[in-house]
Amino acid sequence: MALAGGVRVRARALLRAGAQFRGPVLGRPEPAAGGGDGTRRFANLRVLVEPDPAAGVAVMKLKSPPVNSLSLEFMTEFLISLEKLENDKAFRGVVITSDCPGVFSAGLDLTELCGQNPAHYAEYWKAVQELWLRLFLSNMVLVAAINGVCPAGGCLMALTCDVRVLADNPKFVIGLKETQLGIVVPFWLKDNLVNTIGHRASEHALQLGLLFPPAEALQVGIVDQVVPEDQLQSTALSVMARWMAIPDHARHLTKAMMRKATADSLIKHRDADIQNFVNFISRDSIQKTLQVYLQKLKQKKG
Ligand SMILES: CC/C=C\CCC/C=C/C(=O)SCCNC(=O)CCNC(=O)[C@H](O)C(C)(C)COP(=O)(O)OP(=O)(O)OC[C@H]1O[C@@H](n2cnc3c(N)ncnc32)[C@H](O)[C@@H]1OP(=O)(O)O
Repeated sequence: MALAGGVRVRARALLRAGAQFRGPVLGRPEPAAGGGDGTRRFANLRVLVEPDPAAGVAVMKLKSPPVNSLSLEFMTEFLISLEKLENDKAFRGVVITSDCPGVFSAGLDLTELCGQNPAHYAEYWKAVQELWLRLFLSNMVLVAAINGVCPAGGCLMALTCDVRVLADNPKFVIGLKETQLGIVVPFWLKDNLVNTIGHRASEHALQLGLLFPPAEALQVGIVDQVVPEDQLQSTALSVMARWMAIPDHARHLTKAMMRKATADSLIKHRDADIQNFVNFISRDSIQKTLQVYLQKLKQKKG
């Protein structure tokens, strides 16, 4: 699946503006490069990709400090990196993790949701949809190595993965807390959660806006494994090795078959979903709630 129009235009603009790729572009055979360590490491500004072509695996590290919030720029850069890996036959699996200590991703970037105009909200939501679709429908095996707090849009990214491994730290909560902010998750994210933890558990999790600490996250099934923090990366790679042992074609056709109906329901109603988001987020009451919340976050330190 190619990047959707708006996101592609933005991706091109970003590339023209000089998103910095250190090392070769994946998909073009070039000599080993990177930090002089013989790897084909490359990065744009906000995503660091550490490829291991011999294993067929790349580690994507989210590095948009302070909290990996899903700004338009971050999502665009993430999608460019993902597409490069997707188009390179050397890569069959990706581990997604964070380079920001203690935070996997803080979710949607609240500054993109406050005080902007409807055209901006529409562009933003299209990029969120695209991020979810591209991850959810990826042919590659995706393993989330969750090494920090993972609320809302962070959880959205993790839920698209085939496997979620969470580091065992009581601060590292995961879930869809949207109702706590007075907002409603989109139907396709609700479906993604229902597919993962079942209908009844989703009703509770979504209505209460629950953020699960590790033991509860494992119990409800929103993550597949909880491991000591220092074993997260090695566990994610050994989980990956198990999935890579399955013939690729059969595995990814099976994945597509399992996910098609959920993805199609968004693809068929994409424009309506954007319009619905724009109407909702533009409401005065929602704007006020989000602004107060953002201010509280900013005042937290003071
Ligand atoms: C209408 C919508 C419809 C559907 C929604 C679809 C589903 C998705 C929804 C969302 O994702 S909404 C966003 C939900 N996310 C959150 O509520 C998380 C908010 N952040 C936090 O709780 C904490 O920041 C933290 C992630 C636990 C990290 O805490 P820490 O103490 O490490 O950092 P601090 O709080 O000091 O934040 C640093 C810095 O970052 C700014 N920040 C934090 N989160 C966001 C964010 N989501 N968007 C934009 N900016 C964010 C925070 O204000 C601080 O800024 P400052 O340095 O300028 O003070």
